[in-house]
Amino acid sequence: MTLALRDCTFAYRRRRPTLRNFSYELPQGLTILLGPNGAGKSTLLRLAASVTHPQSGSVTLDSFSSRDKEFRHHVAWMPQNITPMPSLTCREYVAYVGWLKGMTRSEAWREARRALARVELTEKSDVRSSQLSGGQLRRVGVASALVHQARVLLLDEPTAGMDPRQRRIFRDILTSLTDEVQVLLSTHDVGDLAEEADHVTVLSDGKILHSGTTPSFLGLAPRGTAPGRTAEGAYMSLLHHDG
Ligand SMILES: Nc1ncnc2c1ncn2[C@@H]1O[C@H](COP(=O)(O)OP(=O)(O)OP(=O)(O)O)[C@@H](O)[C@H]1O
Repeated sequence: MTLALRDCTFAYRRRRPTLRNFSYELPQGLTILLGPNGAGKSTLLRLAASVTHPQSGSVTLDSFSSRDKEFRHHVAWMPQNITPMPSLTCREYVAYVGWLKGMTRSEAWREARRALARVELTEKSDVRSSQLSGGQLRRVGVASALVHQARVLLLDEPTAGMDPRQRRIFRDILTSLTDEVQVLLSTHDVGDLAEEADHVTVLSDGKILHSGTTPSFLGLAPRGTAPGRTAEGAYMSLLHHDG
């Protein structure tokens, strides 16, 4: 399936447009979305998720417009901050999201178990979501995205604040998912996921500075960049050339 933004202009109320005549086609596999604070990453993810709509232009998934109900069945979004629902266990939480997405109660309950297994949280199924760590709660967020078998996952800074072990688990989960789903993930950890990603998109001031395969991105690092700092070198070089 192809998720595409075409000629989109979007402005928050009474502000200059955050995105202007913006076009983007999400590549297959895992794409990481980089960019400085305020670049427009969350705005792009929100438009792609149909959480909000552009004032002009279109957002489509194959033949579905982001204004169609079906669109949301195929596209899942995880915001930067996930609010736990204190009275619900993890399985209830994930099943509830499935039910909101139109599944029957029994289907949602069954699929919640499968989705929690995918994010390696089976043992937390009966634990209240309010008792999880921030990293575990984000994995519940991913399970909620997987419960209705979305084809596209849009994740806004899912690894922020995770310790190295949680981050490792999360990276492994993501790479295991990309056979079935396309993932677009925003992050400030430039080096963290670059090597696992298939594609890298860099946004600055609402414009795409670079979008291409990971090797093409890493190839932008200046000569002599220290080993292990290639992704950071490539990113800094792009921003430097942008002024
Ligand atoms: N609700 C809002 N109302 C008004 N302006 C907003 C709102 N949300 C974002 N903006 C503005 O839109 C621009 C893009 O913000 P956005 O959150 O998309 O950037 P970002 O790349 O995700 O930033 P960060 O890395 O800090 O999360 C910024 O100038 C921001 O101030």
